[in-house]
Amino acid sequence: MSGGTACSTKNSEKIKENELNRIKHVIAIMSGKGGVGKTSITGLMAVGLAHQGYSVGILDGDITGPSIPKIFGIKKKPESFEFGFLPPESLLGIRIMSLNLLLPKEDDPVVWRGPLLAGTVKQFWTDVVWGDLDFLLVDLPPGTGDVPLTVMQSIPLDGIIIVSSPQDLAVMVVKKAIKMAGMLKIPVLGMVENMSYAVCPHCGRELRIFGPSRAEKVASETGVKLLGIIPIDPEFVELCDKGQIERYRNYNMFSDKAFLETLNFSNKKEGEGQ
Ligand SMILES: Nc1ncnc2c1ncn2[C@@H]1O[C@H](COP(=O)(O)OP(=O)(O)OP(=O)(O)O)[C@@H](O)[C@H]1O
Repeated sequence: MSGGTACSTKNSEKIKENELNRIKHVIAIMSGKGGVGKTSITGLMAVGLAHQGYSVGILDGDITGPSIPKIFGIKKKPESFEFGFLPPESLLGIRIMSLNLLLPKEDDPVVWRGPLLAGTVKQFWTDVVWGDLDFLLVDLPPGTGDVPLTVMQSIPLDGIIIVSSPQDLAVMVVKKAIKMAGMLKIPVLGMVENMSYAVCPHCGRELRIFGPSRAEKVASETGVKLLGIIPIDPEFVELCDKGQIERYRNYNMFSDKAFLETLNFSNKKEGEGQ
């Protein structure tokens, strides 16, 4: 294999999904490094799609740092029955599965090695009864390690979306993720630059806290579509901390119908736009 170092893809067969599931599109959200807002963007995207009337699920693949239940304010444990686990639902009906929901206490740490982490993500695909979904979003842990590799190899993804901050949005980091996706033949649907700027509450000026935006440059150099640029917003942090991400209204390009057209893959609900 050229252009990078990856585990053998000999065992890259997709695993069988739960027979009760009918999931139309699976999108993984990836980042080069932690803390750039990958989980937040996954949450915002789910909320935006749910507002458009799509049925959405989030598979929290960030096993050692799971924060999806926290930002949605979900504490309810998944119920189990003979066919698997039933994911709890958010206020907007977004189905959520996270290891945090299965831990005795939400602040218990998960101190596991790679294969166990990867095995858990596989089980979230095979043993969770997602039911009928238009979109399943997979929040991956940062980087190009065991879990992203397992997800790309074993779950039939429609594509990945890369999240970055201006500081992190070095051409090299995004290129690494793009190369990994290319090696595993997964389309890169686009990228989002998060925490791009903050607006001064006094004069309204845009402050480039993490330096100048590099989004356009990286997009033109890599050929990956720039899906959006998102500012730093203290209200967003406050709502996420309160478990109320679904109440965030200020900036959600994902609620816009044009968002799915930008992704440019067959994404219409049955009977829509015909
Ligand atoms: N646009 C934004 N405005 C303000 N705060 C934000 C924004 N995006 C993310 N944050 C905050 O930044 C912190 C990190 O975000 P988040 O947990 O989504 O990052 P992450 O990339 O998923 O991190 P990791 O992968 O390391 O868990 C959180 O406190 C979140 O609320």
